[in-house]
Amino acid sequence: MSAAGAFSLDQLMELAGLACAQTVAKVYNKEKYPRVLVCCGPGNQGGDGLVAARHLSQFGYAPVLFMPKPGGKDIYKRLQTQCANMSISLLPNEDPIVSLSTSLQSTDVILDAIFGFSFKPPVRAPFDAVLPLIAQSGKPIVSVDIPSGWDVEKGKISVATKEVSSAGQVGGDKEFEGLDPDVLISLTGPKLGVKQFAGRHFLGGRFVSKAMEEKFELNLPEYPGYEQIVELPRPSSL
Ligand SMILES: NC(=O)C1=CN([C@@H]2O[C@H](COP(=O)(O)OP(=O)(O)OC[C@H]3O[C@@H](n4cnc5c(N)ncnc54)[C@H](O)[C@@H]3O)[C@@H](O)[C@H]2O)[C@H](O)CC1
Repeated sequence: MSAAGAFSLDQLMELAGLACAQTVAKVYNKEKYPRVLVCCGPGNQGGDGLVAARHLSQFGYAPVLFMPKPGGKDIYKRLQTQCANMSISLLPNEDPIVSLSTSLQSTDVILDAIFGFSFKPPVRAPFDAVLPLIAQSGKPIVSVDIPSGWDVEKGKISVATKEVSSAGQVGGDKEFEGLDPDVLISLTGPKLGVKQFAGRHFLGGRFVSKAMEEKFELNLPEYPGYEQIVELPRPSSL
């Protein structure tokens, strides 16, 4: 049994996505940063992004979804339908890189829900152009669980991607070391690969019971009051 115990995937994802939305709201207020581009990968992390988009919309933000390779699982499809029913905008996928480059210009903050702990290089298309385009946008980035393109255990690694112009024209090969987010929201517990992450770091996924925490020796910090997130100290102050 995992540290998350007997919760269903739907429940875990709901709590994870809520924690992601709360992290965005904690750091980037909706008056100054209303437009959140929620970039979703094809796995469960993409599902976290869909849940986060729904909560951000309820919080009064204007989320826009970017899903260049929507996941095939039933849960993913249900979450997509919920977002569509709430009229959350979705970028067109005919030419995802051009859509992304256009949207980035009018985005205030990016929620990176592309790859989580199951990411394995090499980066496949279209993400080999998506990741560098997001990185070079200069917009604030909040990453979920592990910055996209990082290895869950080794952290920053060099991966092969593509050159992309700001207009979305894809060129030759380029080495890339993953996204460099301003904020990270780790789920359940921080992964080995983010030990030295130097930005603002939050923990979310308040679904671990005391018994599970002790069994897996997780030593998690106390969540304040009724919040779904808790900010962690930066590595230099440890
Ligand atoms: N208990 C928890 O901590 C919870 C975490 N959650 C989130 O789920 C992810 C892990 O989900 P998983 O489905 O295992 O994997 P990913 O989302 O990381 O992505 C898998 C997906 O991506 C494709 N892929 C992998 N590598 C590449 C690549 N190099 N190029 C292109 N595509 C790639 C792969 O084919 C799959 O389709 C975790 O990090 C948390 O964010 C849950 O929400 C529940 C609770």
